[in-house]
Amino acid sequence: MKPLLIKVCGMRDADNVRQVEALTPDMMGFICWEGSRRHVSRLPDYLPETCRRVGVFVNPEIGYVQERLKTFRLDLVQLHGHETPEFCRSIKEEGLKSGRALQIIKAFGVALDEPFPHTEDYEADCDFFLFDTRCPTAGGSGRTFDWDVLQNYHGHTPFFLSGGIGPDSTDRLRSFSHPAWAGVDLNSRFETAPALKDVGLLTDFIKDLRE
Ligand SMILES: O=C(O)c1ccccc1N[C@@H]1O[C@H](COP(=O)(O)O)[C@@H](O)[C@H]1O
Repeated sequence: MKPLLIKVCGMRDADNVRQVEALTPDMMGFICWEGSRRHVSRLPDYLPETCRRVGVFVNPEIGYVQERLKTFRLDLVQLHGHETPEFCRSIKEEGLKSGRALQIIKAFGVALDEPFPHTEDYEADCDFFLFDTRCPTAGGSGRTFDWDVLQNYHGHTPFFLSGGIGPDSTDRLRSFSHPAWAGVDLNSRFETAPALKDVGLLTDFIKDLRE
């Protein structure tokens, strides 16, 4: 099995970015949505160089994505709203226009009382899916969902497990398995304040996960 990808999301503070980068995550996420307490309203004084930069958007205007692609030098765009497959494709094309092989992560909110999300139409235009707990805030709820429902996912697009993953999740992660499982997304449960990550907690967790 390939090593799990580790994405640390909801970064904003330049010093904190440097500290988290030293833990060698594969990706770091910046929330580009005003509705979030982790919203990054201006370019941080430092952007990570040794991991891939992800911009997280919710139903964005294409012009806003274009601007953030350039200023944040994004490698991936994560979409948490009701974006269509066509929209995902158009974002990817924007990346190509600016000479970047931009990858797309389409997030789907999972709720036990609703049918499993229809992912098939997105397979062709997305590089990753991300399964998160459905919540009114579009993401960052700190709540987990029952990962057993992912046995309903029979697609081939690799996915991130997301939603409320915290320092106490290592045993559950060890017992989870799925052929398309590619990575984990770490966010609010590793924070001391919105958008400020607890480096000690992340250090222990990442070490445990990689062992
Ligand atoms: O973190 C946010 O505030 C946020 C807001 C809007 C969309 C996505 C957001 N974050 C993403 O939410 C998931 C789960 O986070 P958590 O572990 O439950 O806090 C994660 O994928 C973040 O990328």
